[in-house]
Amino acid sequence: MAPPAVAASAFPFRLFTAEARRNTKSGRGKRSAARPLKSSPPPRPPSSVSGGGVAATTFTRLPLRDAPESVEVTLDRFPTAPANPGAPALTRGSVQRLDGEEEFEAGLGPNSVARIPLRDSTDGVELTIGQFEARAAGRKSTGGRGFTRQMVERLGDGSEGEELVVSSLDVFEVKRGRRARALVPEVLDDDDDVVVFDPDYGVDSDEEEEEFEMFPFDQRHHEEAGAVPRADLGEVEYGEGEDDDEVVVFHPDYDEDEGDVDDDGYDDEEAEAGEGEAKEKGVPAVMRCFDTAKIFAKAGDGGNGVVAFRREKYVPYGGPSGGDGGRGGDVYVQVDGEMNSLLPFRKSVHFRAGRGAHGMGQQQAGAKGEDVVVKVPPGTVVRTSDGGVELLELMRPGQRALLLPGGRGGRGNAAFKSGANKVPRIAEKGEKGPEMWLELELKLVADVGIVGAPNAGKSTLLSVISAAKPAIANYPFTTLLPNLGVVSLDFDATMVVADLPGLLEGAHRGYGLGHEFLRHSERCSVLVHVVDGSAQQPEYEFEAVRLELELFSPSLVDKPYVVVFNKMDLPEASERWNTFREKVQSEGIEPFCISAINRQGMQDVIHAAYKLLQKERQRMKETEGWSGPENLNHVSDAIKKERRAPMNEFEVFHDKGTNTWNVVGAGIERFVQMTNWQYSDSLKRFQHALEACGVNRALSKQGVKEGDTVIIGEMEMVWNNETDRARPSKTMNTQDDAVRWPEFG
Ligand SMILES: Nc1nc2c(ncn2[C@@H]2O[C@H](COP(=O)(O)OP(=O)(O)OP(=O)(O)O)[C@@H](O)[C@H]2O)c(=O)[nH]1
Ligand SMILES: [Mg+2]
Repeated sequence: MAPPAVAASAFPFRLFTAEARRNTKSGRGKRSAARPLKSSPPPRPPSSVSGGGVAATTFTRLPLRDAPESVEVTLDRFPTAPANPGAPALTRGSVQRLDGEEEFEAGLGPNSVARIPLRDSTDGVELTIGQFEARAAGRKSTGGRGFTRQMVERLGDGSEGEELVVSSLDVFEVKRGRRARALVPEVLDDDDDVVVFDPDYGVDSDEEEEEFEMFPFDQRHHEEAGAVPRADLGEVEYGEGEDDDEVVVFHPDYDEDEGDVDDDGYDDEEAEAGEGEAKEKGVPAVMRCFDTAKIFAKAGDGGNGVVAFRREKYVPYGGPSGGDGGRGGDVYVQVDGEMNSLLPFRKSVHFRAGRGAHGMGQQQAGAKGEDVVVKVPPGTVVRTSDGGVELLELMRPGQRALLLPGGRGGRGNAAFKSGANKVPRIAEKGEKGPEMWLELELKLVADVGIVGAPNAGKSTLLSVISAAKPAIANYPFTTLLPNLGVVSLDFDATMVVADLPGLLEGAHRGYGLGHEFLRHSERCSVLVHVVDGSAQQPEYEFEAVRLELELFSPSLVDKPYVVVFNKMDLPEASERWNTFREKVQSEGIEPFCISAINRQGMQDVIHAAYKLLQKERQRMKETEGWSGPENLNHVSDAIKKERRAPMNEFEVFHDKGTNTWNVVGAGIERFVQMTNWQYSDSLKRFQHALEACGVNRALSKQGVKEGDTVIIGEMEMVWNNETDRARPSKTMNTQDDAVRWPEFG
């Protein structure tokens, strides 16, 4: 594949060139000729900094909606092998839609690819695509290692107008934990300098100049280390939520000796920090999605009100007749007893209620937008994605919570009729529906949890006491997902039993699979602890698992439990039984011995567990009385309350540097959002409102000057002293391009 033409850069440092190609229908191999992206702006000229440093951050925007299949973009260039120094190699990325989910693929060389599901990364993904080394003049040792990093991020919520921003950044890591910006010349010559500065120092401050250091770039080093781009899993960071990360990074040409960052101790810190994460990454995706999910919910926007006047024969001056917009649809969360995992949320992530219909003439109001119901299994906890505030705990089938209320419909001009204004040319826009990212976590609702070391026979036990058919095999970690079974002792005496994945030493720190599922056992009222009687030292195994439970959560060890010594049919087990029993008895516990495989000793275990469960249920009933009737709609209540915030409750923030005034307040911002500038009377009403709620007064008092910018919500205005009020500027910043701003003044 011939490298596409790269626009020559006027800047003395590396700039990546943005370009895109459309995929042909016949697949990714064949591509049509290079075609610049329609709406990609030219790379931003970097801002100059005193001392010769330049911030080398460039952007390209890739509007995904323009790309029905795939867009390929050149992300970066890096100098290649000594044979052809200076000839740029290309790092290419391609953005494509896979099964309706957008993914970003960043090529790290001819054969390597990192695949990042963007829907999971709200904040962006940082990817290291190249590295280089540099050393200070006259010094033998290298000054440090530089990385070329790229940031791929998504703008907006991913629905309409989704865009990816790819920015490129050369980072120079001076010392452990400290980062500096490095500026690498476009084509490196022997005497080229890599400029390094510390971004912690303010760009405009005086101190910054002192922090500049010049590192003559060592070409040889660069060729050895820098020309080989490499992907390092540890370098891939997600903005939020680690549960769903799915990163496939491979580099077939990658040579251990050449690129091992860790062996020089340079990256030790990162390696240590990444250890726990690496463990989690080993867990198959299906398991991570089983009990956690991240979704986006948005209530419907209200429909717009309209301006209309009655036109009837024989009625010369018909009054205003524009109807109100309909309310936006609501978002509900409802417990569906049939569901038992969060797996369906792997496929569907976005839940949007319908928008209210716009009002019509003849005082007809628009229809309400369609509601959307997010169905979750019993035992689901709903949290906000940022900050993890717990919003809801949904335990029983049928429970239903109104989570996000739809936006109110805008009023039509019929509603603005008054004695003073009989022909109102004004109507409101619908109120925007609230939206948020949510984290769901499933906690199993089982009465009894079977715990124990891997291979102890937990699944076997569940299979013989219930109708459940869990996988059973003679190797550890057969059970990856908890299995549920219903055990009936009698007609009306049943209990739900969960067989949990095996616990290993260190489970509480994430070893094995334990960490993923230990939290499920928190919901169980009673635990059945199965010990492998044929283990070398059953007592030791028993203690180790107890300790893990305690380390994870002290509430787990406090739960009533039954100890079961399994595999009594095996001679080595029956030999060890007496020792085990004595040891456990000395701690005041009476263990049971069973052979799950031969169904021996089952009844005693079931009855003992059930007796403990009944006691627990009784205890819970007694304490439950205190909690009173639950209100599941408190989230939407809080949102509604915030919406009713009075307009005169606002704060003013002043940015001296840009002469910008920010007026922040839920009431006034909502008013701005609902103002429909298409109608001539809206401006008057808006000015009036600013006066009445004290915004103008507050700004004047704090010293607003002619020409200053005033921002309220999505609206940007220029302060005008003559009339002593703010008025919309012509470069107003709203998301609605269709609106023509009134010219006045
Ligand atoms: N001899 C004998 N073997 C048993 C008994 N119970 C289970 N086993 C065997 O032990 C092995 C592990 O059984 P599982 O039920 O899969 O064990 P587990 O505790 O669920 O294991 P993980 O899911 O991996 O944690 C299987 O080969 C079973 O056949 C028993 O009572 N006697
Ligand atoms: Mg099992």
